[in-house]
Amino acid sequence: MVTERETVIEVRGLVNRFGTQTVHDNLDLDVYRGEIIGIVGGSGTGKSVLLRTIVGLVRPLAGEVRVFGENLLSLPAERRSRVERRFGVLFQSGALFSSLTVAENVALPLVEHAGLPRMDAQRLAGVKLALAGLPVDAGRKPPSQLSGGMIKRAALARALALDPEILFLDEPTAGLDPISAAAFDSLIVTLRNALGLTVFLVTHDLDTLYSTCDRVAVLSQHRVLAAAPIDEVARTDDPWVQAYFNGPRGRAATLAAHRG
Ligand SMILES: Nc1ncnc2c1ncn2[C@@H]1O[C@H](COP(=O)(O)OP(=O)(O)OP(=O)(O)O)[C@@H](O)[C@H]1O
Repeated sequence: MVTERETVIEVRGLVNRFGTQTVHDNLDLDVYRGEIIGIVGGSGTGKSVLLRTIVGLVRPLAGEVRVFGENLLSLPAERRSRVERRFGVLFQSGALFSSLTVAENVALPLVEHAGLPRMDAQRLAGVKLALAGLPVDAGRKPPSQLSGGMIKRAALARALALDPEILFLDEPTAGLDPISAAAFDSLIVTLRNALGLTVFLVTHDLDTLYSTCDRVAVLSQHRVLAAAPIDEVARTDDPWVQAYFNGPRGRAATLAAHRG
């Protein structure tokens, strides 16, 4: 039996330019409900710009982006905000407010977007922090007192605050030691399996790709060169893909994945 895959993100003919620099040129991509898709490509190929365009932070020069069938940039504010509540974003820096405690950071979207009373939002924030694997006392601290790995988890808790259907992660394991990175990877898979999330994951981390992703999309020459399961993508006849997947690090990650 062939089951239809539901497309939750549809990118068609995307063009992004900054001054004379072309970042995307006629880029197409589909993301399916429930999958973890890894976005890879050399530095500066436009992975973060693609993420930011999909979530409506960058207005493209041309092309169309639909999330849950809706073009965010053409929606009136109230309808746009309803769609925005259906996804959560973890930015590269974590982007937590330093003047708030970790729990207050997580509670903020619950107060501002879901309209919860502050006490209820704080209580729910504790649940989200636990879901992201943080101890109870972490919620009472300011972000400056957390380790890099804990900041990522706190930012993840905030991205999960409104029970999103899609989770956008921009290099979530960058700067983490290998053990913390592996723990974060397995948390993402557990959350996807438990909550049925769709995960759009920008990463350079080969171990993350092998251990979490159902499909990998390679950005090269301003578009998506290939989007397929990792073993298939690794066979693509392209110099960057070959250097990345079949260089020493790529081979080590493949071996580790096939051993595990
Ligand atoms: N707001 C902006 N104004 C001008 N140029 C920008 C802007 N945002 C991104 N760029 C440029 O667009 C290109 C793509 O940036 P992007 O951050 O998407 O790359 P990336 O693939 O995520 O890179 P990395 O892997 O190094 O994080 C870069 O050359 C960057 O300098």
